[in-house]
Amino acid sequence: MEKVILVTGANSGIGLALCERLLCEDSRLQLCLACRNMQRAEAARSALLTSHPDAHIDLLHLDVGSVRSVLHAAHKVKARYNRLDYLYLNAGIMPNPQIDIKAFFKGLFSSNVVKMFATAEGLLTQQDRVNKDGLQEVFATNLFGHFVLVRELDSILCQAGQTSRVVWTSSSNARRSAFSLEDVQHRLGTEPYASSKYASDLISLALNRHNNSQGLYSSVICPGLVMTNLTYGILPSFFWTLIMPIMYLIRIFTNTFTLTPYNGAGALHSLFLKKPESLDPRAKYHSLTSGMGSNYTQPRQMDIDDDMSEALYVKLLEMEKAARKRLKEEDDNKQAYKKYLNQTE
Ligand SMILES: NC(=O)C1=CN([C@@H]2O[C@H](COP(=O)(O)OP(=O)(O)OC[C@H]3O[C@@H](n4cnc5c(N)ncnc54)[C@H](OP(=O)(O)O)[C@@H]3O)[C@@H](O)[C@H]2O)C=CC1
Ligand SMILES: CC(C)CCC[C@@H](C)[C@H]1CC[C@H]2C3=C(CC[C@]12C)[C@@]1(C)CCC(=O)C[C@@H]1CC3
Repeated sequence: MEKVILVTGANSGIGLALCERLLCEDSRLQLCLACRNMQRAEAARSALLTSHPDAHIDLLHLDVGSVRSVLHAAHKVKARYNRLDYLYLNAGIMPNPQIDIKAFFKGLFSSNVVKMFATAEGLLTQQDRVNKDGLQEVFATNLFGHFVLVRELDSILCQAGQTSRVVWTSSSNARRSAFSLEDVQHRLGTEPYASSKYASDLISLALNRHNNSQGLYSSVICPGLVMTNLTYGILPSFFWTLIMPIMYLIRIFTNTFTLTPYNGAGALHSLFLKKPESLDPRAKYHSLTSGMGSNYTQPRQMDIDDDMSEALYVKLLEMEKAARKRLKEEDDNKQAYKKYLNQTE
């Protein structure tokens, strides 16, 4: 049977470019585009089918920021497929980003300028909000929903005699100092994005510790700076177009300016080709692009440790348990109310 691959946030940007690259690699793959907006998902499927008319592409409704939707989607996946070879955890948000202009100009004339362009450290803040599950939206979308999805799919990910892969789209913006075990959702800070991406680095390490023996391998990638809907939310698209020559110039000094979704998906694609046993669980695989435009992948060690990753893993398990309990209570209440209405009719 052909490999089954599920990609979250597959209807645009890096996720869509990954699907295109995977189909170029092997057009017989069974691709499942897991998206919250079915109209955009249909458009993505049509675009992929234009270049790969015989491709097997399914759509799945998944709002990764809602625990109920994650559980429902996982149920559907298990009913549809009896195996899952690759699970790309790519959906992500950066709501209401703000650039600190003063810090930008200060950084421009400092020795840290290359690092600033590569990681955006000290430049970006976001305004988060609480979602329907009572969780911080950035944490829920970028990390927790994906964590629950992996856990819920473990019966088709961890099968005897076969290996499966989970790949997180993290970021160079992930930073230890933006994350705290006492505030894993980043309720109190102004860098929920950096915190959520650092948390994904930690969780990937924990998943390897807990699941390698069952044949499940987790990896983390960074796509570099890519022009997508996410970056068009930071600065308007006309501004990016205006400064594009400067961006190509900066690329000579920092190979992290991958710029196109195709180049950004390079590391995701290269992990597809690598044997799981050859992967380094402590490395982040970076999509890079040289000044001359050649696209390559390079592993770089992450600033993570086992104790912290285990502590976060335990916290997420507790939060998952609480979320499941809350949903069950909601369902029970609904059932009881329906019964009451039936009796009073
Ligand atoms: N662009 C960049 O420079 C970088 C991006 N990244 C990461 O790459 C990943 C892909 O982002 P990118 O392609 O740039 O941006 P896009 O905005 O183009 O893609 C994000 C995708 O995630 C989906 N998504 C967002 N929220 C949810 C949700 N609740 N449920 C399901 N899907 C959701 C979006 O769907 P919809 O269309 O419905 O919004 C979209 O398909 C993200 O994780 C991002 O953090 C990391 C480093 C740099
Ligand atoms: C004159 C221009 C080149 C000025 C651009 C400055 C900033 C807008 C960008 C410099 C570094 C960028 C960056 C990101 C967003 C845009 C910058 C802050 C990301 C945070 C986007 C999302 C990520 O996950 C990582 C990126 C790191 C670099």
